[in-house]
Amino acid sequence: MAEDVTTVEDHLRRILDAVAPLPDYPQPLMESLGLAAAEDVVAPIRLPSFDNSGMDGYAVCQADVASASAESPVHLPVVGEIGAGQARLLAMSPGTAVKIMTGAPVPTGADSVVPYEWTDRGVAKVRIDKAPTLGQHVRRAGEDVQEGDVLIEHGTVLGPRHVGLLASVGRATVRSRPRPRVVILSTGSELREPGTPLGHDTIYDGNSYLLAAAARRAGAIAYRVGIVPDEPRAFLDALDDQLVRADLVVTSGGVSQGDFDVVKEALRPLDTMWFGGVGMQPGKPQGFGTVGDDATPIFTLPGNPVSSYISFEVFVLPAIRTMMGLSPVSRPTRRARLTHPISSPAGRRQFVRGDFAVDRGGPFVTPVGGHGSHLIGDLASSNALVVVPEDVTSVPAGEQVQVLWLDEEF
Ligand SMILES: Nc1nc2c(c(=O)[nH]1)N[C@H]1C(S)=C(S)[C@@H](COP(=O)(O)OP(=O)(O)OC[C@H]3O[C@@H](n4cnc5c(N)ncnc54)[C@H](O)[C@@H]3O)O[C@H]1N2
Ligand code: MOO
Repeated sequence: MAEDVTTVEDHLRRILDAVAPLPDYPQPLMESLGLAAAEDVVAPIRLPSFDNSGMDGYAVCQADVASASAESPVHLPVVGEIGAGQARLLAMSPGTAVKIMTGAPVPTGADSVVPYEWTDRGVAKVRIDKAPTLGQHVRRAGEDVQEGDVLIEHGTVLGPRHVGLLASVGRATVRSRPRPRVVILSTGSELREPGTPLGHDTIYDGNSYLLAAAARRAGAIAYRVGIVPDEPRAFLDALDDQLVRADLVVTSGGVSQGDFDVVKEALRPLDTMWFGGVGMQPGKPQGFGTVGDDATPIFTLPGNPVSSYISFEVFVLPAIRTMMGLSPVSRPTRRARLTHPISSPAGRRQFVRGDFAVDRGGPFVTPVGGHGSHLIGDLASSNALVVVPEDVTSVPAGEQVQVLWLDEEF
């Protein structure tokens, strides 16, 4: 049977048609960091919530001290003391002063605060050497946030400052889409767990770590199942065990033309699965579909490490971001000047490993290593992928190219 070959765009469309944002629910604030808000957050209270002092000093009526100077100080009786969180004294009369600490409510009757530094710090009575302007060092109720203000718009990705603001207005939770739970399985009887001995024909399972780390970096919760041997029954059992905790499954290996291509063999009978070639390099052999009672999306990525990583970037990352309600779903491309020429196969979009940087001439990118999809060392030395379109077979040095800058937050 001839292999179904498709374009990167069509394959991505197939994927995005099959994944939907996860339902939102109220999340505890610390869980919401990095998630998209799924509500317009309206301030339930104003901030500051009451007039309060911006300095440790004395609350006064400004008219009483307006003439104060070092040469001609003003003396006032001190009639009380207000600490932050312990305001028993609520009002004062003109002609008096009240000791007040930073953050404590300014009593009715006072309109300004004299910092300690402008006084003799007196206890029963205070000498004031300098006058505040009217309202000075009083932080007005509502001057920062008014009740009813829209503080955070639907879709905003919540960062530390948003979390701080939500807590400050008394919100303990915020509606947001949860992190998708991504289960990662790597297949291959040649694979061994890092930290265990290697035989003459075995290799370490780098991919499940690579993909789990990429999934976590994308914002997902990654469950790295690790190694499954090249036996369809063992693979299907492992998959079945994992579906209960999966919003998305990613496998690596076993999808090309080999005699032991376990993933393809096990899943091809399902009419919810597609297997075929995608016009890209690395990453040609691909599979995607849904499995289990909940129609859980599954990506069956090729086993070569660079192929699986680039497939993650191009296909899995947009699915995770869709589920999280983040946009854009795909990493934005940047333009950069190519420092060395590159060649590329006709009819396949090539992703060339590169080093992206910016100098006075603007952004530039230098190809790193060879084209081989087993070159994990070169992959780790690069921070970008140069995207060479399907119809381009060579790009000279100095040309502007499209680049995926892999370390960029977006
Ligand atoms: N006759 C053909 N052979 C191959 C074709 C083809 O079109 N015709 N395509 C090649 C391309 S392109 C790729 S990519 C690979 C994809 O193969 P599989 O997805 O079936 O992956 P495997 O055969 O299981 O492994 C490929 C390669 O990667 C190593 N590997 C696998 N898993 C891991 C892991 N978890 N950590 C590290 N390395 C891993 C594995 O040992 C193999 O060297 O097929 C080509 N062949
Ligand atoms: O497509 Mo394979 O992923 O070139 O090495």
